[in-house]
Amino acid sequence: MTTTPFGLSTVLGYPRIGPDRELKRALESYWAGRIDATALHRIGAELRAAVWRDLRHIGVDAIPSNTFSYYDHMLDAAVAVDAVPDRFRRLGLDELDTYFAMARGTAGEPALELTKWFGTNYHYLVPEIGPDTVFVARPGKPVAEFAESRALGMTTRPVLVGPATFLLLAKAASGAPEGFRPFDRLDDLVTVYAELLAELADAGVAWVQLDEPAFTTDRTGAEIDALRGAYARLGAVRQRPRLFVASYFGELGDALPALLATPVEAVGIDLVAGPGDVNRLAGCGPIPGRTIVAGIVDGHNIWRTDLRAAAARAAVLTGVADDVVVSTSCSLLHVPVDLDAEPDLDPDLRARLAFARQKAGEVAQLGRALRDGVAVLPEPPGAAPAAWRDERVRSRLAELPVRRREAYPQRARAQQDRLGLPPLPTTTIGSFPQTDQLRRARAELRAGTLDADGYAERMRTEIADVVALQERLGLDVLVHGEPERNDMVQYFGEQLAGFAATASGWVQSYGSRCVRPPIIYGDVSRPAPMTVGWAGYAQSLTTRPVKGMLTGPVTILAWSFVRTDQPLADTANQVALALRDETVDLEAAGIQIIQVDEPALRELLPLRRAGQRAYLDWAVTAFRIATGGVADGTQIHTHLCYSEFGEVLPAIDALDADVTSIEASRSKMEILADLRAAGYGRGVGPGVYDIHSPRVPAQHEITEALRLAVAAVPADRLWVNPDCGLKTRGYPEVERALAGLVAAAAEVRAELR
Ligand SMILES: CN1c2c(nc(N)[nH]c2=O)NC[C@@H]1CNc1ccc(C(=O)N[C@@H](CCC(=O)N[C@@H](CCC(=O)N[C@@H](CCC(=O)O)C(=O)O)C(=O)O)C(=O)O)cc1
Ligand SMILES: N[C@@H](CCS)C(=O)O
Ligand SMILES: [Zn+2]
Repeated sequence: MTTTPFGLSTVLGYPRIGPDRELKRALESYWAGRIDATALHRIGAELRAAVWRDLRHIGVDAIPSNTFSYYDHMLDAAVAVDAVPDRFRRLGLDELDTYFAMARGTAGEPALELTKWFGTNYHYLVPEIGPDTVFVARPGKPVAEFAESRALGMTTRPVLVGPATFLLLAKAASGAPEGFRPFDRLDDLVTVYAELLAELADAGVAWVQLDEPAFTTDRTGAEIDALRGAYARLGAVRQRPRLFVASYFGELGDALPALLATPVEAVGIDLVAGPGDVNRLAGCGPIPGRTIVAGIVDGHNIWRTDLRAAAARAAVLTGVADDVVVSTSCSLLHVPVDLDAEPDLDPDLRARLAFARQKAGEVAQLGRALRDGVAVLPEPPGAAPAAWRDERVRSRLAELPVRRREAYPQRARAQQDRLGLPPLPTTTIGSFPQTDQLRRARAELRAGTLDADGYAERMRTEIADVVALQERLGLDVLVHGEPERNDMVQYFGEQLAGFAATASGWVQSYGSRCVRPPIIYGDVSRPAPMTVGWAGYAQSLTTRPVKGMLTGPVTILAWSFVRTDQPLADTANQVALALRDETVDLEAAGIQIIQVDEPALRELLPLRRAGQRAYLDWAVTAFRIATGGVADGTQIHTHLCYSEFGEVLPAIDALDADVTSIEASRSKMEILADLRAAGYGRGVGPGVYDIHSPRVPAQHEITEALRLAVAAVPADRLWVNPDCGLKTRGYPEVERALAGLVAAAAEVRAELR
């Protein structure tokens, strides 16, 4: 083993999309057949080289590699241990296309499942592991990227998902026996990781980073013992690089002493999300010969670090460990690439921001300051400008009458008297396909080649088409189709005071897909109605009810960068108050049903149980503030998707929405029994088909799903809708799927008599 020192500063990972989303364009060109694999690999190599050079130039001295990915780092980890399910091997594709088949599926083979990476808005592909999965070391990618960096004169530190986290995040392959857990295979996997380490050492790697963030969530004693056992074995590998086990998104807790009981040379702790690990570490006594990688620059938010305060926090650790390295709290994957691309941001705000490049600069400065003294560190920005505070919003919230709406039975009667809907009313979740023409119109508006009136006219034409289509299909409750929305959060962020929008602050969501999260920097209010014009226009075209469509306060927070100078709950309530104003205006404009989407309700749930209750309380309060201003005869819907909602069912009930539409088709309606068991007794719209796939469901499949639903929920409370919005689908498939949905509803309605 080498004795190369770690270095003064590092980042745990870096955005891989490129400063101008070059990776997105390259991937989509490759998938469309416009470029070949050689061109894609060339662009990948250029992006990696640019990141390494940039980090070196900025002064980060321990530079990671293998943080680049053509799709996802969990998928890369699966490939590195050859955990490729047979159904993909059988396709007979080459290595790259097998990789993309796992990521995206093929005409006949569904992709691996995509799910949330801890509490972030990044999604990883879920490896499928069975008792018979044969693990084989395939170190090609990390070794090749290490060699690339070496050719550029840098000795980088390859990063891999650690074996314990890999298995804890994997799912049992179909056909695995009842009770089998991928984690049962830890011993086998560690054997292969030992081989990977030996191969990396052979290639000249001095340090390797193994990420074990799963241990910042609640884990059993047995799992922590298994972690200790795994790293004891990896530590005993004779020919290996030095081991850096990184954790992030919270405290390691009992896993920290467990790791320190193994021969790993460095442990990373997240001082931003898990500051308690500092005391725990101090309690472990002196740890000679170990490196502590202190994550003191927030990798999950965009605020500039108070470098003096951060240095003081890191300095505490210098009394405990021989070697303290300054780092980001997690990978910088979760923040945009470069603040320098945002010259138009308000200077007062800009002065308080740091994106990935700037955060890399912060760790470099802090690393040097830890060695040379803190005198060189700049002062933090002063207090926020007074104009960012809005006393009116604060007093309105303080005085908000906690007027409870009537209980559900009375509300339901009032609503049914108004709406007169048939049993099993049919509807959609809000968005219709976002066509190239719509996106182009927005691009033209931004470029100034289309004026605001011209843009509005194009949106009205689209809305009229969408309304006419829904009438033709025979849907009962219509939507305007959300053509004007670039994104369900960004759209609101661009209109609310207290929010800033970036010009190119893209963050990877999954694969080639990115989002541009707005920044909540001040008190929030709504200068003008945000959706009323579009919804009101749609309603003017039809006698059927048009459902107004808003994004809820929790989801707006989850998918924005949020101020940290006040509790999240306070910011959520301010957003909720602005949404409440919007609901009241929608109601006044004749909208009788308003849907407030909360797909991220589960996402913000704290990773450890200790903080979950308080979170759910404020999340529910914010939703109720947002929806409590309308009359009892106005029907409030909510919509939930993208997550397993098992842990938050009581909170879903507490939202007190009149109707909850929820993703259900993939779990065969099982959510309905769970909701009932949690006491939920109001309207429910279980998704009857999966919108994530272009496959058009056969009518009988929807009918069967509906029959399952009718068996679980009284028919007078049941709604019929897809699993989620239709924005990612194309019109031909949407028309056929919705025609099937309406026909299936009619069929099951007839069976009720
Ligand atoms: C539902 N999901 C969402 C999450 N977070 C959000 N903030 N929003 C969400 O909807 N998290 C969980 C999931 C994640 N799922 C997705 C799904 C799809 C995307 C996606 O497709 N993103 C788009 C970008 C969307 C957008 O902002 N569109 C803009 C156009 C931006 C653009 O690229 N314009 C081009 C020019 C276009 C042209 O000329 O035609 C340009 O500027 O170069 C818009 O509609 O105006 C993506 O392409 O990645 C994300 C998350
Ligand atoms: N109303 C939104 C919800 C997505 S979760 C849509 O239909 O796209
Ligand atoms: Zn949805």
